[in-house]
This record gives sequence, C-alpha cells and structure tokens, in this order.
Amino acid sequence: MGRLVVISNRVPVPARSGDAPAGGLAVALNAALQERGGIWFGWSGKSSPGAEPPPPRFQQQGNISYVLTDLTETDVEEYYHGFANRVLWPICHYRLDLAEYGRKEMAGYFRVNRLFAHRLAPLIQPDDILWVHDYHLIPLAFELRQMGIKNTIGFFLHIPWPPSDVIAAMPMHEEIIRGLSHYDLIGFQTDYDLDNFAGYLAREGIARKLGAGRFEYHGQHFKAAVHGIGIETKSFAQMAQVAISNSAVRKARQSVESRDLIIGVDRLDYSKGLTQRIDAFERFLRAYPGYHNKVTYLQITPKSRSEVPEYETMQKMVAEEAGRVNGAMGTLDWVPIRYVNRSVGRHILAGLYRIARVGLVTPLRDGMNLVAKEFIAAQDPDNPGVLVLSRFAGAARELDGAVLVNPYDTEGTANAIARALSMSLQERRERWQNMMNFLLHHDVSHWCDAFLNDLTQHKQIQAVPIVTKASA
Ligand SMILES: O=P(O)(O)OC[C@H]1O[C@H](O[C@H]2O[C@H](CO)[C@@H](O)[C@H](O)[C@H]2O)[C@H](O)[C@@H](O)[C@@H]1O
Ligand SMILES: O=c1ccn([C@@H]2O[C@H](COP(=O)(O)OP(=O)(O)O)[C@@H](O)[C@H]2O)c(=O)[nH]1
Repeated sequence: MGRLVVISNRVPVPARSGDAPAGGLAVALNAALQERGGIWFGWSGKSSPGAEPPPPRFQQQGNISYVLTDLTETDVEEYYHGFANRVLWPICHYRLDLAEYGRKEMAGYFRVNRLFAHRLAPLIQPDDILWVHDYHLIPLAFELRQMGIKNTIGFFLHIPWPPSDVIAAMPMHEEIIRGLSHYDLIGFQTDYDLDNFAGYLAREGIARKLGAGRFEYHGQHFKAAVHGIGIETKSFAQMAQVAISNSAVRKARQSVESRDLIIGVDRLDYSKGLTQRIDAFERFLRAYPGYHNKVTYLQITPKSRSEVPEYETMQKMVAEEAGRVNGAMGTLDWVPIRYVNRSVGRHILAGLYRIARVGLVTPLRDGMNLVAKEFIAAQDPDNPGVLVLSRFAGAARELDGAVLVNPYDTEGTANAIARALSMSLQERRERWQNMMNFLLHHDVSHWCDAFLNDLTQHKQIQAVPIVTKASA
C-alpha cells in the first residue's frame, strides 16, 4: 500500500505534539495518514512579503509530515480572496450576482496551483496516492501531470456543484473543467451535485459518458461519484455527553433559565442564510406569541473571510438584523436572540447542541453542513432535540428525519420552528434514531475509506487494457 498524500488549502497541524486534531476531516485524514504514512501539504495561512515565498516548512508527527508553504501577499489576494472566494465560492453557491471576475485573480489562482505543484512534486514517491481537497485546488492535478507525475490522484469537492447554466456563466469554465479531467476520481457531496456535473458535461458536449460514472474528456478518463462526508459520530456523541458538565455549558444553561434553547452555528457567510433565519425567528415570535419569554435563540457565528467585501457587508447586516429583532420583540427581562460573533470550541459546542431543543440549520446553499450532523450526534437519546434543516444543505439528502424547510420561505420556516418546539417525545425519538443510525454507519472514517477504495479500484480498472474486436 502506497503512502497517502493529502493536499488542501488549509492544513490542520496539531498545535503541539500529541494534540488531538481539531475537526472531523482532520480526525479521519490523520487516521488514514498515520496508518499508511504520508504527507499533508498546503498553505500555512500566512503571507510573506516579496515576490517568492520562502521554502516550505516541515513538521513531523508520527507517520505524518505536515508540509506548509507561505504565499505572497499578492497570492493570497488573488488566489484565496480573489478567485477562490469571489468567483468559485459564489458561483458554486448559485450566487452569480456576487461573482467578481478578474483576469488578475484568475492568473493568481493558476499561479498558486503551479507553485503548489512545484513544491509538492519533489516529495512524491511513485506509488503514493494523492488526494486533493476542494475548490481552491482544482488545477493542481493538471499542473502535476505537466511535471510528469503519473500517480493516482483523487479530488473531493466540499462545496456544491451548481446546474450547467450557472457554471457556464463563469467566463473561465472550460479551464476549470479541463483541470478536473486530470483527476482519476472526482467526489461530490450529493447526487444533486453529481447530476449537475454530468448534466454540464452533456450540455456542453465536451465529455463522453462511458458508464458506471466514468467519462472521457479529450483522451482523459476519469470517474465522478457521490461520497458525502460524515463526522466522527461516536466520539462526538461521547464528547457531548461529557460536555454538559463543562462550566461554560452549565453557565449557558443557567442563563437561559427554563426557556427552550434554539441554536444556530455557522461561519459568517452569505451562503448560510443568517438574515433570512433571523427574519423567520421574528415571524415565529409574531405568529406564536405563546412562546414569548419561553425561548432563547443562540446564534454562534465566527467571522470568516472578512477581507472579502461581501463578507464584511454581511457581518453588518446580520448584527443589525439581530439587534432590530431584539429591539422589537425583547422585553425588560428577555432578550430573544443571543448573537455571539466569535468562534466556540467544539467540546463546548457539543454540550450546547445537547442542551438545545431545536437546531436551526437553514443555509441557502451548502455542500454538506457538518453542524447539522454534529447536532444530531450530540443529542440525548432519551430526550432528543429536533433538527430544522434547509432542503438546500447537502445534509438534507441524508438526514430524512429532520424537519425540512425552504429558507426563502420565512413563514414556512417560522411554522417549522413552532412544529419542532411542540413535537411529541415519541416522534422526536423516532426521527432522531433514524438519523443517528445513518450517521453511525456513514461516519467520517467510512467516507475516507469509501473514497480511497473507489479511487484505487477505478485506477485498477483503468490499467486493464480495453480489448476491442480489432485488437483481439
Ligand atoms: O478555510 P476558510 O475559507 O476559512 O473556510 C472554511 C471551510 O469552509 C468550507 O467548508 C465546506 O466543507 C464542509 C466539509 O465538507 C461542508 O460541510 C461545508 O458545507 C462546506 O462549505 C470549505 O469548503 C472549506 O475548504 C473551508 O476550509
Ligand atoms: O464557533 C464555531 C463554529 C463552527 N465550528 C465548527 O466548524 C465546522 C463547520 O462546518 P460546516 O460544514 O457546518 O460549515 P463550513 O463552515 O465548513 O462551511 C463544524 O465542524 C463546527 O463544529 C467550530 O468549531 N466553532
């Protein structure tokens, strides 16, 4: 078995030797990397002045080498803030109106991918398996192939893939597809994303369908498949059980007194539907006055990508909206919305999910949404809370016990909150058990193993020469 080489924009390097990795993806990939030995390569998150970043830094942890490269300030601006987060992110989240195309940013995106390839290629051994993550690094396989790298390379897209007309509106869509065709396997979060991708190839007439998810594009053969990401379900459930005794969680519980807690946890991102959610909560309070002073809605929203103008605007809008609703609906002894604009540790989040009666996860569009899965994993089996989930989150394709909503429908979401709060214990248990069973089976290790098996099997099939009548 070859080593595993993981490449992602951000690398979750453990702060100190022996520290547990931060999140589900890190847990799963660290486990696979420790088992096989390997490299986790990516951006250090730092920018350095000058025209060329200094050589990459290496950090060894057991069988894993973390290899981190700085980028120049121009690289960060053009590649990360510019093309990745102002073109690909809005396009993939169906927000054509927010995409800002620029040749400079596009050039920066391809330049950083080339830099990654040049810094990674000397570290690759012939039987290594490479696994590239997310929209920041679509052209990486092409750049590596240009340098003669013939290894098996898989790609997983963590965000949605929109319908063909949305993708085709992006001026450089052909280059992006050409980049993808150099991977052996392209993984998507849901069947909808895969259908959209296959639909785009068919509509543009640029790839031949070979069956069983395989395609041929200008002589390149690749497979596209669904591999929805999971969480570390069992350990997250255990963490939640312990976390209710955590002093921060206890204080939060005491401070809401006997009110029911409704919780939302999202990066501050326009894709998460935060203003629409706050509006729906207000509508709920107006439509169901019996709940006044009986509920507290806690929204935890760490800042994200603040250098991107759309995110800065969003930050103001969400804060103003929460303030407006509190001003309009609050009383001397009740603040309906608690808005926390900073990051909260996962061990505390786990406890907060568990003491909440309702999890509100209502993105306008989301690749998967791990918060939805964590909320379910954290519940008390004897008295579980209810997940109110947007039909436009990838998680909605898997969690059929959630109360599904259309986040654009304010009244519908308001009614769903009321329904969740009044649901019988029996119905809550049944819904929760179905979702928990699914999450226990489809956890993040399952995701990791399934993707890597699919990748290696596809490569083996590719290696078998196709026997035609003429050559037989
Ligand atoms: O690295 P940042 O720019 O700070 O952004 C954080 C991450 O956001 C995105 O997450 C996505 O992946 C999740 C796991 O598969 C999925 O549940 C979620 O729906 C996606 O939005 C992004 O894709 C990551 O690369 C970023 O690191
Ligand atoms: O204050 C916070 C907010 C979020 N998260 C974690 O960040 C991840 C968010 O992932 P999700 O898929 O929901 O959305 P993304 O931010 O990746 O788009 C989840 O694991 C959360 O537990 C966290 O640790 N602290």
